[in-house]
Amino acid sequence: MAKTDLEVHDDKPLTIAEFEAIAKTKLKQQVWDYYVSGAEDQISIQRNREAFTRLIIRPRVFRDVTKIDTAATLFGKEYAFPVGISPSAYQKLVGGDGELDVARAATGRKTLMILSTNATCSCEDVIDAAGGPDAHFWFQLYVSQNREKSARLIRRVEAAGYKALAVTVDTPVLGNRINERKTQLILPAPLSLPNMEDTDPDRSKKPSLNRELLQATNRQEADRVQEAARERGLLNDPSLTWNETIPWIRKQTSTMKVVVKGVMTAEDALLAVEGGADAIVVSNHGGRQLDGVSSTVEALVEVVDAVKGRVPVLVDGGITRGSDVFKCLALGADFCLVGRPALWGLAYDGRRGVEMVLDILERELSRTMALSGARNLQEIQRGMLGVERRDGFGIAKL
Ligand SMILES: Cc1cc2nc3c(=O)[nH]c(=O)nc-3n(C[C@H](O)[C@H](O)[C@H](O)COP(=O)(O)O)c2cc1C
Ligand SMILES: CC(C)CC(=O)C(=O)O
Repeated sequence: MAKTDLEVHDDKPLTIAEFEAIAKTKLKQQVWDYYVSGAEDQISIQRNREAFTRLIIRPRVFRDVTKIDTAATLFGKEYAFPVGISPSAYQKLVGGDGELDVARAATGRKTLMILSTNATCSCEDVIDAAGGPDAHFWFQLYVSQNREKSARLIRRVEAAGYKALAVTVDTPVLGNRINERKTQLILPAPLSLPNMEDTDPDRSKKPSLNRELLQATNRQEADRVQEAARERGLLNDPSLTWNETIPWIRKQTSTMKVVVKGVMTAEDALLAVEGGADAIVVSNHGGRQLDGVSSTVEALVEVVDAVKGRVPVLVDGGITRGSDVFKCLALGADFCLVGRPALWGLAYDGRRGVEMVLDILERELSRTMALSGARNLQEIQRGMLGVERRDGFGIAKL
């Protein structure tokens, strides 16, 4: 049907929710299920989103907001705005060149990308796509039961030019993902995981041992899979501890910062700082690990208060609006990350789609800042937020 003069909107998605709706129509059911799902009853996924709606912005006005500066610095590197991309596995399943397109988009928009251990592109190719080590990307590390293998991977990503290791601490075993158990994810043949050493030539035809373990319906089966995996060093090591693991990782690298991803309590945040972590990512793994935990913005408050500025605090989970980013920063986060929104952009149109998603978040954040009277990130203060009073009427300041 021909467009009328009044129809100026050219059907480009304008919100992250619209990108998600389009991704749902483009992705195969099994892939969609894998990306969108969380664990068990998906309460924490829902909570991640709902918590943002409970936070109410208290805007300041008449503050000369002609110029809005969204620049954010992490480990001495300035990024154009405080929204980077969380690590997520198997991005070639989503579309385009997978991780390469995400890397190009992150560099194009001058922001941070964290590459998953379970990437479908090699860590070297991703840095090349990003234009070299100036990109200041981080690598997400799952520590394997075979430490020599993890040590080799750390040396490899350091040589490739990654600036930090984001060690995921919330996945000693996989969460109970019902969708994945019903429709198992098997990486189709040409795809592989080039950052993981696996000697099994038929690997791509089988579910991963992580996933076989998830399928085990009784203890004997689980023990059998665990034993097979231990021999090949293919599972995340469930024996990691604060005392042992960070010092061990530190010994393997002389240049990379060590970031812990997946902290949800003040207690663990303190252990992370005392144990020498260089930054913390407050994350519940997008609700895919332990269901029933709080939203990440709720956890952010206690983590920020415990850390007291000693190391940067990042947060991810349920961020789909620039105003969500504003709320995280007001609560004291230094930087935000998005997981699924980047994947919806990738499904929409490869690199361009991811850039569009980042642009939406940047524009929405800038506009929220202007409308709230914050000219730069330092001016976004906790006092700009409130919550609805439960014991009366009005807004309680945070
Ligand atoms: C499909 C998918 C795969 C993921 N894979 C990884 C991974 O390999 N390593 C990791 O640390 N986190 C992984 N995550 C968690 C993300 O890094 C991030 O914490 C989460 O997606 C943030 O929530 P959001 O998707 O609501 O933005 C994955 C998340 C999704 C949705
Ligand atoms: C291979 C998986 C452990 C990747 C992951 O973290 C996830 O699916 O959430």
